[in-house]
Amino acid sequence: MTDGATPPVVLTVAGTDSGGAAGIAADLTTFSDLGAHGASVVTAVTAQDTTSVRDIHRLPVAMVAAQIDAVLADLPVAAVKTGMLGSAEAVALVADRFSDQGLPVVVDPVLVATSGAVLGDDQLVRAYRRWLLPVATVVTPNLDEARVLTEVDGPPDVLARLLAETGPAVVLTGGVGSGSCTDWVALPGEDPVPLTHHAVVTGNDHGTGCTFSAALTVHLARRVPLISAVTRAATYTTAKLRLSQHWELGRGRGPIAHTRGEIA
Ligand SMILES: Nc1ncnc2c1ncn2[C@@H]1O[C@H](COP(=O)(O)OP(=O)(O)O)[C@@H](O)[C@H]1O
Ligand SMILES: Cc1ncc(COP(=O)(O)OP(=O)(O)O)c(N)n1
Repeated sequence: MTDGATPPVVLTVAGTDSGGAAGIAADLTTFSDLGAHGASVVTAVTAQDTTSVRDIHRLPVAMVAAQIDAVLADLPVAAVKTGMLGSAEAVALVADRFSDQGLPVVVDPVLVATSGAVLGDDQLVRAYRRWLLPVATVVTPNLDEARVLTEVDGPPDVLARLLAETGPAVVLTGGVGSGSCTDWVALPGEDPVPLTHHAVVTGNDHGTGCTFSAALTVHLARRVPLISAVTRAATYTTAKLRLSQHWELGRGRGPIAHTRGEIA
């Protein structure tokens, strides 16, 4: 982007994390870092830190709808990502609002936090399957989320293929092995492709999935092809993990960096 040029508008529909690691905090800082203007629709407020989610307040669905409608009526949204939606009603609403906008829709199906807190129940999972996955451009589950969504306890490539059969492209994230991570990318009707990058050894990984899917959304907003967008998002996420690798913040799994540093 040249100085002074109007940035693309990227929208997140997600929850807040009072500890500043995941959710809206991760999304907006990532959008900003990558040169996009971030718009945000809050679905839920969480009382959360690096150790646990203490409480969740879900906003009324009418308020979620009002925020989406305000943004869409005024701003030229180039892509949208969803994070914690919090209820089946919110999932159905988001699917309805974005099914015919002609935008890239990135769905991070947030069901569980790093701390182990459950952020979505069975009804919500059914709503993802029924309403949101069919209208998503890309869905970015980790292995646990993919198992819940497919109800299959298989290897990541098999789950990525199964999910892609429901309509969207799939990026199944985060198989951390010895020294490397493998994300599986699957397109409907095609063989899944593994994308491998270096792993950062750190306990500071709270907000990693949100950061990755936010970066992916910015690249898709700029119409970068999927595989290249995934690779760039993983490179960005890895650089942020490296930046916070040795931080000492909180008593649990610390935040991935949302500060600016030397990014490779
Ligand atoms: N320790 C790590 N080092 C480098 N990359 C990582 C590490 N952990 C996760 N990633 C990458 O971060 C992105 C998000 O993955 P993941 O951690 O699975 O998300 P989630 O937080 O939803 O579980 C993926 O590209 C994944 O490969
Ligand atoms: C409000 C809120 N949204 C999402 C998450 C989950 O964050 P994510 O980055 O997908 O996963 P973790 O890195 O936290 O596992 C959250 N905790 N809170």
